[in-house]
Amino acid sequence: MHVVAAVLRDARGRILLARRTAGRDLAGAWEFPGGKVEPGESPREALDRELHEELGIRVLDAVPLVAVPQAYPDKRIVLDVYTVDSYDGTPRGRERQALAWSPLDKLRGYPMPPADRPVVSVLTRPPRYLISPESLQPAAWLAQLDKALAAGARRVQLRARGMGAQALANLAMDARTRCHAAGAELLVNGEAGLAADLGLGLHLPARQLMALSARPLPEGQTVAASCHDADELAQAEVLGLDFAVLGPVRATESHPGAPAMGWEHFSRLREAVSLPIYALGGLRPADVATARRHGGQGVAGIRAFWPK
Ligand SMILES: Nc1nc2c([nH]c(=O)n2[C@H]2C[C@H](O)[C@@H](COP(=O)(O)OP(=O)(O)OP(=O)(O)O)O2)c(=O)[nH]1
Ligand SMILES: [Mg+2]
Repeated sequence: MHVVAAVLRDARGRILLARRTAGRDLAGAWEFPGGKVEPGESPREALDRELHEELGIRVLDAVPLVAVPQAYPDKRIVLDVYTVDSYDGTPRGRERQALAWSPLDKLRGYPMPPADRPVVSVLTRPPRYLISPESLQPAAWLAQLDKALAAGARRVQLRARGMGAQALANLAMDARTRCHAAGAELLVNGEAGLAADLGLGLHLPARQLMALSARPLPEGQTVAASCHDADELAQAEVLGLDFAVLGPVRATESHPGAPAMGWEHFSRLREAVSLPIYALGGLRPADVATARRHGGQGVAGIRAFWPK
């Protein structure tokens, strides 16, 4: 089932939510206004029709944001979301549904269907996740980090296997200062104790993810994981992690011989969970749009993402 929905903003940047009325599936949940594409309609025609029927507005321009494949107990949908920045009229609930204008940072407070979680994440979290190469010396690494932050990186993973504990802690503290000054989030790979001590995010390698029985840090301190298959994604979702990285989508030099899953399989794995997922493996920073067409948050990467 193909469903189109809209992100509509008011002059203050708040986003319009509509409440699903009693007697329908997911009744009471808040959603982005929209509905099913009917036979013979294009997605854009369906969006125009739905927003006219439900809100009484006329869409002037709509840009694709993200298309989330999601499996529900009784059906599979693709929630195809458009940003509608230009429209005629004032939205009114024409089908007796309640409407609410939510500031971006309050969206998470509204109970929404599972397919909407990745959409809210796309609206509020960075499109790219920069994973550091392991081999650099600390001074060179920090210089590269400065460049990456200046170029707009807002989510960064420090991964330095084999570095001594004290050296890693020092590097993490320096990186934290720089990331926080830039408004960026820093996660350390595999070091839960260090993350807890320094108030950093934690990125779990798949092996650590599968060995855990509970979320290792409290809510509010980001925890992410590297996933490669349905079982690992399911575990990340059950533990209540904040996001996952899934790949390799394409063949990559860093993991020669690892079979590439391709975008279709990425989508297929994504639909069983609702946590936000970055695509990884042989991708470039410019692949964000492709990732989002397949339900991804965006793209993660090492070499192609780290400034030269
Ligand atoms: N419009 C919308 N539907 C969503 C969202 N998230 C989500 O899981 N869905 C699901 C709920 C429904 O199963 C399906 C949309 O179908 P619907 O029944 O609302 O479609 P419609 O507006 O054409 O309504 P109807 O006339 O058939 O009752 O997609 C969302 O944010 N917006
Ligand atoms: Mg609808």
